[in-house]
Amino acid sequence: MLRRSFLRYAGETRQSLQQQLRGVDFLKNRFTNKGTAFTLEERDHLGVTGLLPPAVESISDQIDRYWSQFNLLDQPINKYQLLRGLLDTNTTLYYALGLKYVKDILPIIYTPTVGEACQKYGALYQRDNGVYISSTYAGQIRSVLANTRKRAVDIIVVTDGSRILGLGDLGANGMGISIGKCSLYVLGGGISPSRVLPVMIDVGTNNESLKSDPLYLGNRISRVADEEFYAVMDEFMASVKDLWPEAVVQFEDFSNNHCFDMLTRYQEKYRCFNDDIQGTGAVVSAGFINAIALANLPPKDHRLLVFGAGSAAAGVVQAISDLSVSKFGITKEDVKKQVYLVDSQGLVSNNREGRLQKHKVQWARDDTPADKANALKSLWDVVQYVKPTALLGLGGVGPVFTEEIVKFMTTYCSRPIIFPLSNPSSKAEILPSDAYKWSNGKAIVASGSPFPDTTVNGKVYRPSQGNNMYIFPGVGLGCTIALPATIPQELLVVASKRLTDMVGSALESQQTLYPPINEIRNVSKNIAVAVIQECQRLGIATTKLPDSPQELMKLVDRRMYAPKYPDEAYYMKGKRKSALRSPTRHHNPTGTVEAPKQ
Ligand SMILES: NC(=O)C1=CN([C@@H]2O[C@H](COP(=O)(O)OP(=O)(O)OC[C@H]3O[C@@H](n4cnc5c(N)ncnc54)[C@H](OP(=O)(O)O)[C@@H]3O)[C@@H](O)[C@H]2O)C=CC1
Ligand SMILES: CC(=O)C(=O)O
Ligand SMILES: [Mg+2]
Repeated sequence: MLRRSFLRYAGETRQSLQQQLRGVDFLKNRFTNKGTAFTLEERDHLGVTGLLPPAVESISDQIDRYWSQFNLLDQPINKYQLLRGLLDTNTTLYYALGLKYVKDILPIIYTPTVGEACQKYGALYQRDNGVYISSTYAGQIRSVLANTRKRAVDIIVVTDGSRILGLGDLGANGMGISIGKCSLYVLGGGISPSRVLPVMIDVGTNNESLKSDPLYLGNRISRVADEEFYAVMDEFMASVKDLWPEAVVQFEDFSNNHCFDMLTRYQEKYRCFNDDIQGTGAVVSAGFINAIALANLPPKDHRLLVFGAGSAAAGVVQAISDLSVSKFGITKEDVKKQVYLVDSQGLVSNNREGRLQKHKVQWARDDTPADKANALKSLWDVVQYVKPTALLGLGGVGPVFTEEIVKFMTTYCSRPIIFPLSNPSSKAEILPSDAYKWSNGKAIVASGSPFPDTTVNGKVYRPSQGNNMYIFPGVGLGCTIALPATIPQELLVVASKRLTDMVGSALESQQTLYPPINEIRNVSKNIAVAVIQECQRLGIATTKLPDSPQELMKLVDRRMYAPKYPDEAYYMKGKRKSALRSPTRHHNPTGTVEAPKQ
C-alpha cells in the first residue's frame, strides 16, 4: 500500500519534474521567456504555475515597468546593467523596450555608456551571450564556435579588444563592444536576435593595469605575435564560413597595426567588412556631403583637416573621396589636394622625418615646404597653415579643438564644419555646445557620441550624431539578404549616398546632417535596399530577388525582426497540434539547436 502510493507519488513527481523542467527551460531561455506575459493556460501547460507572480501582463505593461525602473536610476552605468540583465533573460522585452525608447536607450547600450561598461567589464560581469576565442584554442576554434549550438548566424561582430572606442587596449573587456554592436544590428537593422553573435578574440592584452586587476576575466598574457594572431584569425574566419556560410563578419575596434592588413587578407575571401574604416567612412562622408551643401562653399573650395590619421581617418578620407568623385565629378587627385591629416607627430607630409605607416602614405601631403615639414607639429600650427573649412576629429584623445581654433576658423569661413567624432563623449575633440558658442552659432556640427542641444542668442542648436550606427545595420541587413560572397567598397558607397539623400528637406529647415535616430529602422531598411540593388547591379547577389524597388522594400521589411513574443501555439505545442506552426526562418525563438523539449 505504502509502496504503491510511493510509486504513484514518485511517478507523479517524476512526471511533474519533467513538466517543470520543460517549463523552466522556457522561462530560462532568453528567447522564449516572456515572464509575466505567460498566460495562465501556458503556465499550466508548461508546469510553471506558481513560478511567476499571479498577474498576467501584456508586453506593454512590462515595457512600462522597465521604463520606470530605468528612470529611477541616476547613473548611466546602472541603467546599462539593468538593460543587460534584461537582454540576458528576456531578449524580446529588451528589444521591445529599446524600439519604443530608441533615443534614450542608445546612449546606454552604445556610446558613451558602453565605453564605461567595457572599462568595468570584469567588475560588472554577470553573464553574457558571446563567444570567447582564446589563442590557446588553436585547432579547435570550429568546435568552440559550434558550442553556441546556433543553427544559423547572420551577423558576427568580432573584436580583439585592442582599440575600444578611444579607450585603448581593453583586452577581453572588448566583449562589451561586440555585444553593443550586435544589439544595434537587432534594434536598428532588424536582424533576428537569435542570429547575431558577439565574439571576442582573446589574444592577450598589453594593458598592464588590466592584467593586474583581480577582476579581469581575460587571458593575463601579453598580446601574441603577428604570426599567432593571424593563425587564430585565419582559423576563425574559415570556421565561421564552414559553420554559418550565410554570416556577415564585422571587424570591430581592431588596432591599426592589424585592421588594414586584415581587410586586405579577408575582404576578397569572406563576406566581411571593417566597421571603423568602412562604416565610419560611409557615415562621415554622408554627413560631410550634407554639411558642404549647408556651408554654401563649392566642394572644390573646401580644405579638410582631419585630426587623427588612424583607421577611422583613413576610411573617412577614402569615402569622402569616393563620394565626391561620384557626386561632384571631381577627380581623386583633386580631392587629395584638399585633404590634410594630422597624427601624433604633426602634419602628415611625405617629406617629414621618419617612415609613414602604409595607410597614411597615399594621403600624405607632397607640397609641404621643406622648412615646415617637421615644424608643423601642433594642431594649432597646422590649422594656421591650412586654414581648414572643415575640421574632423578622429584622434581619440579628448578636447583639442580650442576656442582659439574655432574663432580663427570663423575669420575666413562663414560656416565652419566641425565634427568631433571620437568616442566616447570624454574623447570628443570639442563639446558641440562650445563649437556653437565660440562660432556664434555658425558651426555645422556632428559628433560621434550624442550630445544635448545648445542655445546661443536664443536659438537652439542640435548637433547631428555622426556615428557608424547609421550604416552598419543596413549594410549587414542588405548583405544577409543578397548574400554576396564578399562585400566590395561599392556597397559602402551606395549606403553612404542613400544616407545623404534621406535627410531631404530637413537639411535646410532643421540644419540636420542625418535623419533622426529614432528613424534608424527606416534608415537601415533604405540602406539595405540600396545595398541589395548594388549587389544586383554588380551581379554579385546570390539569392533570388525581385527587381522592383517596391518589392525589394517589402522583402526587406518582411525580413526585419519585430520584438513580439511567440504566440500561444508555440508554447502549447502538444496540446493544440492544429494550431502549431514552425518558427519562421527569421524568427527562431530559441536560436539554438537545443530548443526546450515540448
Ligand atoms: N564616430 C564614429 O562613428 C567613429 C569614431 N571613431 C573614433 O575615432 C577615434 C580613433 O579611432 P581609430 O582611427 O580607429 O584609432 P587609431 O588608433 O587607428 O588612430 C588614432 C589616430 O589618432 C592619432 N593621435 C593620437 N594621439 C594624437 C595626438 N595627441 N595628436 C594628434 N594625433 C593623435 C594617432 O596618431 P599616430 O598615427 O601618430 O599614432 C592615430 O593616427 C576613436 O576615438 C574612435 O572612437 C572610430 C570609428 C567610428
Ligand atoms: C563608433 C565606433 O565604432 C568607434 O568609436 O569605434
Ligand atoms: Mg568601432
